[in-house]
Amino acid sequence: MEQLEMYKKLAGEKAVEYIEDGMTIGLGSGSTVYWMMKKVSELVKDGLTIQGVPTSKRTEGWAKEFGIPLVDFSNVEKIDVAIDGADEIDSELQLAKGGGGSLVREKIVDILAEKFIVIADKTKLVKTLGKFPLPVEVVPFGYEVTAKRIANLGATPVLRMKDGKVFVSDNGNYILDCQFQAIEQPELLHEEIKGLVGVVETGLFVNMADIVIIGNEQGTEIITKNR
Ligand SMILES: O=C[C@H](O)[C@H](O)[C@H](O)COP(=O)(O)O
Repeated sequence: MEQLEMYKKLAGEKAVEYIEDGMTIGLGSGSTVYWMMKKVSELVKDGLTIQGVPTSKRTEGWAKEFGIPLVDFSNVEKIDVAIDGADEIDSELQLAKGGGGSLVREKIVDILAEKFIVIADKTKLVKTLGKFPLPVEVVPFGYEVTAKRIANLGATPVLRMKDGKVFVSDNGNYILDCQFQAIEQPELLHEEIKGLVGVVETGLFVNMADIVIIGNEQGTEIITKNR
């Protein structure tokens, strides 16, 4: 297994230690989450009773494939732990997410969790967010106008494409990947973008992460917000 994949696996498997019998778990999205779900499925086979809330169609597919029980989100009152990946994590544990296009459902689920755990390989740690173009989910109608409004905030928005076609999110929307300069004030930028008509959600997950688990050559590093 290549090194980066091993770091993702280490972080994903470590996060499972926070799961207890009877919990409702937010199942994030992405390649690091894949390893967490593989480990959860082993525990479920050994008798662990949990129910999962998937944050993307892809995650839902993995859960079904791996035998992880799912619950209808509309019947969920609380999520004990959500475990999700990230594209960037800054020194204040602010996150940029949505590289896989799952940011809206992720935010809806992750924000409800009593404990939100982020799992990532060490390359995701940054001093300041902004190197990774910020994903912003927008309504398809008039997206060109919305893109111009975001550009006025200092970004270069690019409509996300996949296999030669416009990428469509699980919610039927488009994603604009917005290259900003360094994002020094994520909360402010999130509010500015979110205030624009046509914007559904931004990939900035501000003041949400409780614990970050980083996979690296030593194994795992646990970073908490009260460190
Ligand atoms: O939309 C995708 C999600 O926000 C992912 O959690 C994020 O892109 C990190 O994915 P990965 O673990 O594959 O790097």
